[in-house]
Amino acid sequence: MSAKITHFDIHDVRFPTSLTGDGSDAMNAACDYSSAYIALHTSDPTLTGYGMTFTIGRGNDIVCSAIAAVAQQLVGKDTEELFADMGKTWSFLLSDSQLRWIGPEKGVIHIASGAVDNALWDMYARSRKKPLWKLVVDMTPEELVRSTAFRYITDAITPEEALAMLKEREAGKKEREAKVRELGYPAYVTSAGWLGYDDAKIARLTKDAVQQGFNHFKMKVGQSLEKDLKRARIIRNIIDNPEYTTKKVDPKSIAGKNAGPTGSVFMIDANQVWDVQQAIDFVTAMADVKPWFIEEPTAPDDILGHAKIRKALKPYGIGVATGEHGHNRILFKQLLQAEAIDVCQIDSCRLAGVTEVLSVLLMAAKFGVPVCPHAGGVGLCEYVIHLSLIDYIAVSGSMERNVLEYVDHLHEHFIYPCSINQNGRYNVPSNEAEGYSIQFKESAFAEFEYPHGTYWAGALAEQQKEKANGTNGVNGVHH
Ligand SMILES: C[C@H](O)[C@@H](O)[C@@H](O)[C@H](O)C(=O)O
Ligand SMILES: [Mg+2]
Repeated sequence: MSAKITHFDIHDVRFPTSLTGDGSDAMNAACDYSSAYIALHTSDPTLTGYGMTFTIGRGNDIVCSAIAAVAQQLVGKDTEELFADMGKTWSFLLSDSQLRWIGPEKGVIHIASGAVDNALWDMYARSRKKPLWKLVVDMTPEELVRSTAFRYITDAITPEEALAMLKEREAGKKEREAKVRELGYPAYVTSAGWLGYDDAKIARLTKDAVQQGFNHFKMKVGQSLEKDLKRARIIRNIIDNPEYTTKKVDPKSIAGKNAGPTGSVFMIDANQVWDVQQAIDFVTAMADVKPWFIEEPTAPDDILGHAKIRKALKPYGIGVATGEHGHNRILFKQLLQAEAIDVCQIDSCRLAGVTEVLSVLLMAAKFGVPVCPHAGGVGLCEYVIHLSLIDYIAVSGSMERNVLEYVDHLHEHFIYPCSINQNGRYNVPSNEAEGYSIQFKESAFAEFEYPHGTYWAGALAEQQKEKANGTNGVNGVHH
């Protein structure tokens, strides 16, 4: 019997990562990794859907209000009717004209729609007792196409073309699923190279990451060329040293062409700090540390700017990656059409959920650009392994050119945390881990819900005391 959506709970959960510099970059010096989170309940007490979107602190409450506005539309709806056509469900969610006006399809309202769409997908997968990735790869090509948002992208890919592409991939799905279960999905590590870490910490974490089996390493840049070069050399000296490095990257891969003597690959990320020419000059000056790509060199909406940077860096063998602030499928369409990127970095909850992610996966596969999802945040690693598995098994059919971002933060707060195998690759979420892996443990709310969780209640009381004593700002509470 089908259930009806009855009500929802929303949680504003913030982790004080700014205190340790976790997640810091040239644009975002002090971020508190945060989750605007929803639990969608149904008339069936055993069926709930969980979803979230990511922010970096203040403003999480605003996103939570927007999530409530979007989710309200689902109350009273029949779950099986929603699941039967997830593309149509997505259009319905995004079509309230008054809410649409405050986008359209961008900013707070869009990421809120992402949290709600993801919660529905989570519920759908749970209702079928499958992990999300398995639900989607087991779909027929027709079902997958029906689950995708095609509005505004049919000049780049039509549903008919998508269907033909997916049908071509059908035959190899079983084999690819078995292969990735055995090997794991390729990963890269960012959390050794946050900008706020000192050189000694960067060196220590890079050595640890090498030991864990990683062979792709990303470092934050964009503050000072001198400091960035110094750090890049610290990292390169470790990852290029055969004493530390045992794992080799496939030399046939795109990244492999930029690999150092031990086969390790190095990437840099500027988080949008430069103008176009500045980006070209800065990255050219870093050419001898051989980055595979520069990520977010400039404003995320500047499609032609990215294309210009890409053209200028090509002779140096350096590519361009972007997407974590890619606010909708139309922006990705244009980045692909303008040949502006080498690597497509979708974000699981800046795009409006799985439905819109499928649109970008299909376009990227058609344009032959590898998808390496963004995961620097809380919950993002939990989400994106599902998306990369869908990409590999059902859509692009390839994982040889891909690496999925990994950051080693806050996984302990999830009921089904992601994990990395001894070869530095993501494990495939098991069949017991139903849904989209984003459900928090109750303890996360008890401690980190803002502002009444035990951590924040204590920190805010402390801040009040300091204010009264005239000693402000020592405890790192930015709220
Ligand atoms: C503020 C965040 O940690 C970002 O620095 C992070 O998402 C980053 O851009 C990344 O690529 O992981
Ligand atoms: Mg980034």
